[in-house]
Amino acid sequence: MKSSAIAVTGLRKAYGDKAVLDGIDFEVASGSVFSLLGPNGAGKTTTVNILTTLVHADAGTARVAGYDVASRTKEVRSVIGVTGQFAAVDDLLSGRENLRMMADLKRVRSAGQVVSQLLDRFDLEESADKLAATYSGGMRRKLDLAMTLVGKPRILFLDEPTTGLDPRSRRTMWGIVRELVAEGTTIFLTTQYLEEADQLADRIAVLNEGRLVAQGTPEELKRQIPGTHVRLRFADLHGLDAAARVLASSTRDDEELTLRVPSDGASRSLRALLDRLDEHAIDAAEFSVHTPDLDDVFLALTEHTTKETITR
Ligand SMILES: Nc1ncnc2c1ncn2[C@@H]1O[C@H](COP(=O)(O)OP(=O)(O)OP(=O)(O)O)[C@@H](O)[C@H]1O
Repeated sequence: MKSSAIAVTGLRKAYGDKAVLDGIDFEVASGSVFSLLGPNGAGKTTTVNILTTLVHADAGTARVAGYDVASRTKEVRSVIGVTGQFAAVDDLLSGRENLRMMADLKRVRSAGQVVSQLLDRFDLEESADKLAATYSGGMRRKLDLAMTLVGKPRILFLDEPTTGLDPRSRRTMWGIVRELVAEGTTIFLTTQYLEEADQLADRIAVLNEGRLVAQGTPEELKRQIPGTHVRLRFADLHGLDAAARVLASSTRDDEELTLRVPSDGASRSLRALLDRLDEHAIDAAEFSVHTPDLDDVFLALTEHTTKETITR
């Protein structure tokens, strides 16, 4: 098993009498992407702020790269990069100057070379000498992330890194995130886009009303909520009839010649289903497993809050 880049136990934080984090626990393996999801106001940014040493927790422990965030602030800061809602980009400097400033701040050796490499990697050379104020949203995000990468942090916190980006720029960002992970960087990602978490995250945790209401791989989360089913298509009505008799809890569609069978999608239950069909010498022309997407998972797990937010 990979070592933990981030380990959080019993973390609590209240503002006034409002418990924002009500005892949360999770671990993030080194070199993986962990995504924290939750409705607006769930406490995602508060969690990032605690892990990046900007805010103190009221109780519990959090370790980043093995360092306690409360007592080893300096060490934690030396191994992390933070990007997103608190953009560090200075509008009155060019892209190159912004990067150079960061390289000087972090006392990076061969700063000029590091800056050129980052401009090249993020496809920013053409606009490198224009003021950041003239950059599009996508270019700013890229510059922000490039600035975070100066000094090669091992653990990156990306707080809603693609908010407001068009689909192409979002995909470019995803590509960069994947490259960073392939190089061994650990990524802690908060996002409003469930598809983004689905695409990038090895593990996802869903925060709701101060607690983590679910954790797992995207596939595990999708399997947890009702709606996963197996779809069988038959060559003719005869096959459909026979299968419907054997699989009592299924729903049939005579026009499509399909049968929908509730299932958790796990290999054991799929095998049992196929065995039953075999026992009765029933052949399905098509067999597919349908899982709900992360939107379904999110809505199911945060139903109360989401409804409140919508009707507020
Ligand atoms: N400094 C603060 N003082 C008082 N309340 C705060 C403070 N910071 C955050 N909160 C409250 O804590 C709750 C969680 O906020 P947080 O920003 O962590 O949520 P979030 O999940 O990141 O939300 P969003 O998706 O909207 O960014 C909110 O109710 C917010 O109003």
